[in-house]
Amino acid sequence: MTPDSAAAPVLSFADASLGFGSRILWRGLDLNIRPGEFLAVLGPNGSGKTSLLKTILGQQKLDSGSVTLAGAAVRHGDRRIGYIPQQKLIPAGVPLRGRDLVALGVNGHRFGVPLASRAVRRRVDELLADVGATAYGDQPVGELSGGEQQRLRVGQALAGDPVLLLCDEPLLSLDLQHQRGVSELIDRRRREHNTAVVFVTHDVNPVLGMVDRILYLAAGQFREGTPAEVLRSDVLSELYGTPVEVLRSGERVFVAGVPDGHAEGHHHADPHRGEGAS
Ligand SMILES: Nc1ncnc2c1ncn2[C@@H]1O[C@H](COP(=O)(O)OP(=O)(O)OP(=O)(O)O)[C@@H](O)[C@H]1O
Repeated sequence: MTPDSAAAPVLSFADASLGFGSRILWRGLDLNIRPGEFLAVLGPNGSGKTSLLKTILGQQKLDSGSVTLAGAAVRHGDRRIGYIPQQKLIPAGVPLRGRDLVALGVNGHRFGVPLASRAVRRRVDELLADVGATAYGDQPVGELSGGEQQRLRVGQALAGDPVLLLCDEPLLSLDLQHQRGVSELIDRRRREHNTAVVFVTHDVNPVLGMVDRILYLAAGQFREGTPAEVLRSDVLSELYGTPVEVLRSGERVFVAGVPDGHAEGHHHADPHRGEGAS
């Protein structure tokens, strides 16, 4: 399913600004995300990608402007938003099974609801199957691989049947095979349910084929458009205020030349990790 450009937006920023102290992260942000649309949010460390997600989650107030979900002001704890937070591996020894992690999403914040209720169990089984995690649903999460844990987190985020899925670096520290598996899972959700996706990543390459639009944050400014419009040497040089080069190798894109001492953070394209457009 391709995003329907005539459909009412799921998510809208209007003249939105955010900063901390004297530091501006972005201002004058106007953005409409339609059902089924895949937006990748790129930018160096500290450019405000996570803060952007927090404004959508109602956890961070804008300095000015508005952010609305289906036309109404966003509110904290809205079940129509699924969230995969930036997270490290769950260590061994954490007394949770895979299915318990998913059940937390089903129960939302209603602590005390018996996890063992039949309806919850059925829903958890469904979600485990959806994300291909049935085989290890009963294992302790700390014993699972990063990719397996991430599948469970996707299952947890999908529990509320979201119209909008926010993903904060969901491929971090996954190997290529698991990067593909997890990104395909997220892509399938948006195709089958028309769920809009906002996907924060330092490397756009694993999802380049899925991305409809890019929001690139840097130097207190942003650029927004299709990958072909944004991932260009002239556009990003203007954004960073210094010459940077967008290089292409086959299907992959790399941004080179972002100075380490850049005022808004440093370059992500760590040559040791072979990653791309950041
Ligand atoms: N509540 C806060 N109070 C003050 N400063 C904050 C607050 N939240 C975030 N910041 C600052 O705002 C900037 C943007 O942070 P944010 O986490 O949104 O960046 P990011 O683009 O997600 O970075 P990364 O790629 O490193 O995860 C950082 O410099 C951070 O220190």
